[in-house]
Amino acid sequence: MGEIDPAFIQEPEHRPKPTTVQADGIPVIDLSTASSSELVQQIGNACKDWGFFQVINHGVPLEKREKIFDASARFFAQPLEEKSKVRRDAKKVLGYYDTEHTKNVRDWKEVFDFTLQDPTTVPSSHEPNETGVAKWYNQWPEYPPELREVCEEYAKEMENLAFKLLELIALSLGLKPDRFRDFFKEQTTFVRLNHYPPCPAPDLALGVGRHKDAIALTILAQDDVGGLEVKRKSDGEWIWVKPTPNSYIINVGDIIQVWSNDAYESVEHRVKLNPDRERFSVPFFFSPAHSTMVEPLDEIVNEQNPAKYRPYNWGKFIVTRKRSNFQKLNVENIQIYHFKISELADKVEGALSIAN
Ligand SMILES: O=C(O)CCC(=O)C(=O)O
Ligand SMILES: [Fe+2]
Repeated sequence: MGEIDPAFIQEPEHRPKPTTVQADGIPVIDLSTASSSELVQQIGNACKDWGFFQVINHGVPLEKREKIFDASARFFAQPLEEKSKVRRDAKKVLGYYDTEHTKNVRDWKEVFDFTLQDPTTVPSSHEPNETGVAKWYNQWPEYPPELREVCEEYAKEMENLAFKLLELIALSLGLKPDRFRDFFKEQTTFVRLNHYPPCPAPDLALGVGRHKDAIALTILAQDDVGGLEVKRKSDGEWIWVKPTPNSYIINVGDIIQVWSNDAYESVEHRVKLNPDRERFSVPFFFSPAHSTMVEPLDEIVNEQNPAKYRPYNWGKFIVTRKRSNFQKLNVENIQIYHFKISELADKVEGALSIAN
């Protein structure tokens, strides 16, 4: 095995295993299923049991998918100098990036990010008391010339699929099908082109370290190389998600976990590397408007099921994350459990308010 920069090396307990566990279990759901009640039930079970599922017969034209993978490969095949012309920095937060860290270990990958809405409105500061807004603009490279159009068309297809899936998820939680719709009126959704070069030390590094997606819902297209591993809820085992041609992998993000008051949990996943083959993937991160206060839904909480989270502002959450990516803050990234209401915290808070 070759030598790699120590920045990429995972702690022993987080290194990938040489053997992969193939899942029979990750449900494959046919979206053309005639009976909608059956479909809703399948989706609800998949969200509960796995937090992940694959969809087939989803209605997204294969051509749109092929085009974005082709354009992505053409973009990443350029010299670093070219890609760096659309490099992301503290001010321009979208575009090309090759030094992302997950849990402070560098990921063996390069990415290109763009938002669905251009520009996207976000808070101008992470400070809770500042109410100003700012705009994020996409940065498009000169080459390949078709990249912009191909990406925009793909994102539109994904948005339609995302709304369809969200309706099914709402129904599976006993909610009105359009219950989530308004949160996405001014959405902060972004799409990422991922390129994982072959890695000389696939036993030490990861393409993306273990993490949960902070957004509402992810729709992922992966190529035939594979590498995505999902932490099985039943026993914590890392399960390889076998590439299924022209399927999309869906996972529940942290926001759905909070909305559903933990009925549907956001599940940890990571990307294992390949020593010989490069891999491409395209996640679509469906995210609400920056002004959204994320909290367990009224229809779901009651006396038996009290809210497990305090409300948090989505815009402040994302700018806090972006900020910590650029300034080496000596703290962990902001996470939903920071808003978790624990019995102990309740007691401490109660005691403090009495003391005050
Ligand atoms: O490339 C993949 O399969 C997954 C990437 C991922 O989990 C992410 O970018 O959040
Ligand atoms: Fe992810």
